[in-house]
Amino acid sequence: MAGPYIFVFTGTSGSGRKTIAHRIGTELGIVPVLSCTTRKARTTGVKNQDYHYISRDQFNELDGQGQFLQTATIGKERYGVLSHELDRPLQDGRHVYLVLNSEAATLLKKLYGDKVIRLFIYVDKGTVRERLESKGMSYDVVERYLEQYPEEVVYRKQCEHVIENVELTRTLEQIRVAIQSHL
Ligand SMILES: Nc1ncnc2c1ncn2[C@@H]1O[C@H](COP(=O)(O)OP(=O)(O)OP(=O)(O)O)[C@@H](O)[C@H]1O
Ligand SMILES: Nc1nc2c(ncn2[C@@H]2O[C@H](COP(=O)(O)O)[C@@H](O)[C@H]2O)c(=O)[nH]1
Repeated sequence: MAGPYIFVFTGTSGSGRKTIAHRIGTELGIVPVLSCTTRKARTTGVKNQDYHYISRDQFNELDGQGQFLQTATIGKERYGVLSHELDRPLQDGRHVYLVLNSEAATLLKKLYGDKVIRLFIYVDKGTVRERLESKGMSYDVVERYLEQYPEEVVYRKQCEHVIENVELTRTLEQIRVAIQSHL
């Protein structure tokens, strides 16, 4: 077995990347590497395990110390992966997963080469709208995400696996097969 591998869940916003990543990661014992973000957690009623939610001051301090592997500003919020959170499990020989946009996925591919397996998850634009609205996002925020759709969807051509997330059980099975083909 080569590796350890870095599985990057990427794709169109609202396609179900986080749901799928956490379900498969837990099932296969792959270590989650959460980004830090300055955005507020969305209140869904369930404990939010998507990010490390930190203040802007904390983010700036970590950034000033050079602790981020990469950062991004999306809308008014900042996002970034702490280098040690990725490197530590890899040094222990453990596979990891992250949920990232195409920019960060490309950077990881450049830095880590064949260790990086990008899983591109997508749904059609109408379904994105329905799913984001069902998460309680406001009309304006949903519109902002949808504006990115044409740009996001072309990234599938560069990814190792491309999967449409229509029916969740079927998607999970396809992702399981895709990941296990590398292990
Ligand atoms: N196959 C599916 N069928 C129906 N609903 C789904 C499916 N997969 C995910 N969802 C729901 O769609 C919504 C968006 O999923 P999720 O938050 O995982 O997407 P995401 O791509 O991580 O979104 P974001 O762009 O906010 O990062 C959630 O409410 C989730 O429960
Ligand atoms: N470049 C980076 N993009 C990231 C990071 N963490 C998450 N993301 C992506 O940002 C958007 C918005 O996320 P949301 O949860 O606020 O809807 C989405 O595409 C994420 O995948 C990161 O560290 N760097």
